[in-house]
Amino acid sequence: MFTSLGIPGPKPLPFLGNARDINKKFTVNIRPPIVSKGLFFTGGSTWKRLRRLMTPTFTGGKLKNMSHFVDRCANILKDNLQDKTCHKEVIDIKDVFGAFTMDVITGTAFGLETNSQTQPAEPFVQSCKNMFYKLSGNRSRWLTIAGMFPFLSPLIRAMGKGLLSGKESDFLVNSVYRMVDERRQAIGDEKRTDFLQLLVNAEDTGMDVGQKRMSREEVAGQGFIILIAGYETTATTLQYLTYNLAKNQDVQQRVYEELGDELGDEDPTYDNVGRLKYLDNAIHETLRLFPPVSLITRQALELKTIKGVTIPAGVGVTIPIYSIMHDPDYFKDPEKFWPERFSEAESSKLPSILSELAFGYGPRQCIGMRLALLEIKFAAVRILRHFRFLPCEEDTPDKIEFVTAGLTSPKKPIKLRTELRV
Ligand code: HEM
Repeated sequence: MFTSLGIPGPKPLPFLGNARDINKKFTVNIRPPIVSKGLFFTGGSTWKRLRRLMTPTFTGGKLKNMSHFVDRCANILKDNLQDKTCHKEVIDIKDVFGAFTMDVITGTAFGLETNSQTQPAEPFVQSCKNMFYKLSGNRSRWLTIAGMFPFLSPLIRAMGKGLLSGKESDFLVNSVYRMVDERRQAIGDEKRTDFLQLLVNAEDTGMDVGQKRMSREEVAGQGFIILIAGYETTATTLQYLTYNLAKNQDVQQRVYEELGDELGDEDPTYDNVGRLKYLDNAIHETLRLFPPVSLITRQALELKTIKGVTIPAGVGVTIPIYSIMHDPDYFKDPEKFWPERFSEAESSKLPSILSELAFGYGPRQCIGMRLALLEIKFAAVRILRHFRFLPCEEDTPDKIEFVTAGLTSPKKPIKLRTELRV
């Protein structure tokens, strides 16, 4: 980030400690204000209560209920790619996967069928797209700066630098509130399986229960944060997965053969995708090479000494996921795409914290990790059975340049070609 701003910046002080000892606290003013009610942006006892309320909505059983819907979206993705393959199109893969993850997240979060893969002009889809376009640019830089240097937060707040603003975010906020109000009319409805209804139904059973259910604003905040956290990250992973496979045809062939050996013609299910070990390794290797969130931040709430490094209270601590995942001390030949690193034999040699660091670490680790992996696997099964991804010269660069804003979005769209497998 500093290099892109043209200033040298501080020298990183590397150490490995226990991220549980340092808490997370955001003090930056986020717009629209309901976003600041979202789990990601809360701290202390508020975060504890919200996390306790949200955790049961992400269990295996709940995800299983959602998996049929995810598969329906993955099938539309396949049809979409089929069309592009027949027309020999050069494919902007982020666009294609973005539409898929948008459909999954709006369906699983709000029970909406936005059909962004088939109807990209739908107003909810358009507003989300515009909002994310802004989010992957300069705006998230202010959040990254606030996370790294908490003492700058009041200044950033005073400058009025929020996260999202404009008519698209107003439209989305109103839409989310409208949906929350409808759901609150139906508290206890067990038939609806989307996150919004699960959150409205959720009752806190913790020791220090004050408020049993989430307030209207809190439910809306979680809906919004699920939308923000679940769309871009998962689409980015699918983008880089197919990029890696296009560049490494031997790996793509192995993934394809595993699909045939393990699943044959079976539809993907919550249970059977667990048999696809090599695909799982390829996904984890993709998340290592291109972690969608390149750094996470914490703040020392009290004076801490970890492995000889003293961190005064209030100091921001940055966990540079991207740099750690490319550190040759942990990963031999770190720029190489080598899924075998995450095989049982090889991964046992790695510190366990590194296997899923792309999703963060400790109690604040990504709550949507299992949904994201499920989505990626369903999409992979549906498309890799039918298509071979291929590079297309200048639009599939060997080295990718990123927009430096805490997310590993490429500066230029990555494009691939596909051909039908016979
Ligand atoms: C490949 C996809 C994804 C990646 C790489 C990813 C990554 C992350 C990371 C790095 C964090 C911060 C963890 C920390 O500070 O230790 C996080 C938090 C979070 N993620 Fe994800 N995420 C993904 C998908 C999702 C999905 C699909 C959802 C929702 C359905 C989601 C919801 C959240 C939420 C709510 C938090 C805040 C957790 C808390 O603060 O307690 N994420 N994610």
